Amino acid sequence: MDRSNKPSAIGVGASLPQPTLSIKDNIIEASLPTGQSVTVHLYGATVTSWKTGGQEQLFVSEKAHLDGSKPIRGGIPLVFPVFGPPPQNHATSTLPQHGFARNSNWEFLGKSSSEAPGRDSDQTDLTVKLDFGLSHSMLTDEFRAAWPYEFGLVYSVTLTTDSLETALQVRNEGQQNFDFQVLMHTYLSIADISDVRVKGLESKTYIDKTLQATSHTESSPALAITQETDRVYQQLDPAVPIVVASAKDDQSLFSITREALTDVVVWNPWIEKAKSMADFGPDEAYKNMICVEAGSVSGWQTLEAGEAWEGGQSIKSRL
Ligand SMILES: O=P(O)(O)OC[C@H]1O[C@@H](O)[C@H](O)[C@@H](O)[C@@H]1O
Repeated sequence: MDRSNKPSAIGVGASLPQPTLSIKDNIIEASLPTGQSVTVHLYGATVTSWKTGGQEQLFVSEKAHLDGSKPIRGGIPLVFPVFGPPPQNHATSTLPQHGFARNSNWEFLGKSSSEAPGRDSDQTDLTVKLDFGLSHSMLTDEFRAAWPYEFGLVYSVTLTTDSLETALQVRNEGQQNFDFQVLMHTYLSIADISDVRVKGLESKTYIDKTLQATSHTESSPALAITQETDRVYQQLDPAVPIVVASAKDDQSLFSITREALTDVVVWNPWIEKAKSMADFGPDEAYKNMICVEAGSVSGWQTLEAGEAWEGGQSIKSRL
């Protein structure tokens, strides 16, 4: 993301408290001295917790598999190189739904800290960035055979005092071009689905996956979720925030800006689909989550040999 951070002043302002890091059982956790924290499972490089103001901001299903046997149902699973069921007669066609990134073991590349201008002009805020890597040679034999391209991914998860940023760099390290789609499948935690509205989508075209993938235009300035919702909004300006707001007082609960990600999926399984997903629970938990997923999924990004692409999101929470 385009942050104007200065390198950490470690050693200059000697006693400035530093972020803390713990690595245990393939789970990385970082905290800021101001109390915010983030947790990432190396399986899928899935962000499974983001706490700020003492509260969890991401939804993780009580029945999520956390043992690497299945993609984690909640947090921020990363979708790459294909969104949804892969199309037939395409280079991704034998990959699983949503590709292999969310069900591969990533490596932790390290942590870096920096100072960013604080909300008050005379104050600086610490941030911590965690980098994760995945490349062709780290995939299972099955995934390598299904998608035989030499690629390198670096996924950066940055925690600031008021935001969580996730950014993906995709490199083509081989000799052939490849196509990919990418999506940050963010499960936001909310108190009650009937009290949220999604803003920033009015007049945008979307594909409704619950209505045979038909195309529609959003008429609502503040979308209420009242049934199963699975929509791919297209051609959005990434700099214009998608805001999840309270219906009661219009207060912003989450605000999501993107870079190079022009699609946004809005997904809630609602009653029947929630019950039908073995790793979703409790059944009523559909009321406590909404997925707002920043991505590039309505077409394909083509990456030529030696080229790199980068995109990401920044989520600001009310707290
Ligand atoms: O069950 P999965 O593979 O995690 O997918 C969950 C949902 O992910 C969303 O991104 C898709 O638009 C939905 O169609 C899908 O049901």
